[in-house]
Amino acid sequence: MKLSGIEMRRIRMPLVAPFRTSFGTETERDVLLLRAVTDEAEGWGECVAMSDPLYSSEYVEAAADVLRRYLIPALAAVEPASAIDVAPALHKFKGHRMAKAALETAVLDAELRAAGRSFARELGATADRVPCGVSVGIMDSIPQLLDAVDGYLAQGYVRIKLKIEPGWDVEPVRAVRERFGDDVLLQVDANTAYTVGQAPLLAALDPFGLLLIEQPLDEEDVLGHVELSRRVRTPICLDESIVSARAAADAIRLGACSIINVKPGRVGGYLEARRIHDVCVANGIPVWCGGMLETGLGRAANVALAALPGFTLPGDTSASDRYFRTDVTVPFVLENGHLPVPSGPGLGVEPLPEVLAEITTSTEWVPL
Ligand SMILES: CC(=O)N[C@@H](Cc1ccc2ccccc2c1)C(=O)O
Ligand SMILES: [Mg+2]
Repeated sequence: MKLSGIEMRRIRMPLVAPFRTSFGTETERDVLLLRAVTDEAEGWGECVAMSDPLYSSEYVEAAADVLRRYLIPALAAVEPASAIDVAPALHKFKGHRMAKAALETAVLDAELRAAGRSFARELGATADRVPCGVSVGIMDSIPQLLDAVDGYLAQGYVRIKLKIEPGWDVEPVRAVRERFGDDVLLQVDANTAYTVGQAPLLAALDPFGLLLIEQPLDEEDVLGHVELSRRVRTPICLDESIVSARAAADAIRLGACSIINVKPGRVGGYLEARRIHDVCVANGIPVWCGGMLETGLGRAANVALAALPGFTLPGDTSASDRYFRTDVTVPFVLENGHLPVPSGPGLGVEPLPEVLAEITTSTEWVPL
């Protein structure tokens, strides 16, 4: 397969409602899409970086710059015959895992479309549909939160995740339990908002039978999570801390977490995400597929990943309309709480030309 260049395209997609977390409030996505053009097929990759470096150090303008200045030119040097050649070619550049993930995904999509193989088959999926959870933001009031949760349960979501922060944690969890009962699968995500000194605040969540508490402490405070797991009964799940299979193995070995949220963009791509899955399965650690408010392109790949056998907990692989009124692909629609795994070549989906044209804010061709 000969790669002739990468089109970098920025699209703007308004969110159906503001999405508030402990690190800020989002009202729209400014997404960087990559289109890999080869002599055999084209492939798409979606960079999950936010507009600002609030979830991690990456942000979309930096991703575009590092791709243009370093990552795409590095591929010119190696003439990647396959997606497995991409990460080694980019290894010398530190970090920028979301940018690297988008590039590897675009090359992998082109390679798989040319071969007529799906992401699901390539990654080792064993299911043709996946159960879906939903991530619910911090709200202005408890009644507003309960209305949102009511709506998502009515749509069929099989698991509810509540964003929390100090001052919005026990009360919303108690309210959801009181209104919807003990059988609803319920978990929380702090996005690093607590300190290990606030362990009592988090231990106050123990009576509510949560599946997990996600990333309560700073992403670099791995030993803090070890200490926290001794003071809180609810299982600890890591997200921002797990940037590679090595980080996953270390966190498991140290006892910093008993569940891991796998996000391909955070770890440098779907091939590394599969390695994390394999490490976790080998250690008896359940994984689930996290979300970064992806368009249907990233969503398609995430659903394929979520169909691997170690993904035993519902992920944040929500339907398109959780975030967007109009998705850039044919929308993913929840069916009995599940999303179907795309079975076509590569991602199995592609941008709808008229939607893509309407939401594009810039395009840039970077030849190899
Ligand atoms: C679904 C979910 O909760 N995702 C992230 C947080 C998050 C929140 C808001 C975002 C806005 C733009 C891009 C990525 C974002 C990621 C998480 O699990 O921690
Ligand atoms: Mg998270």
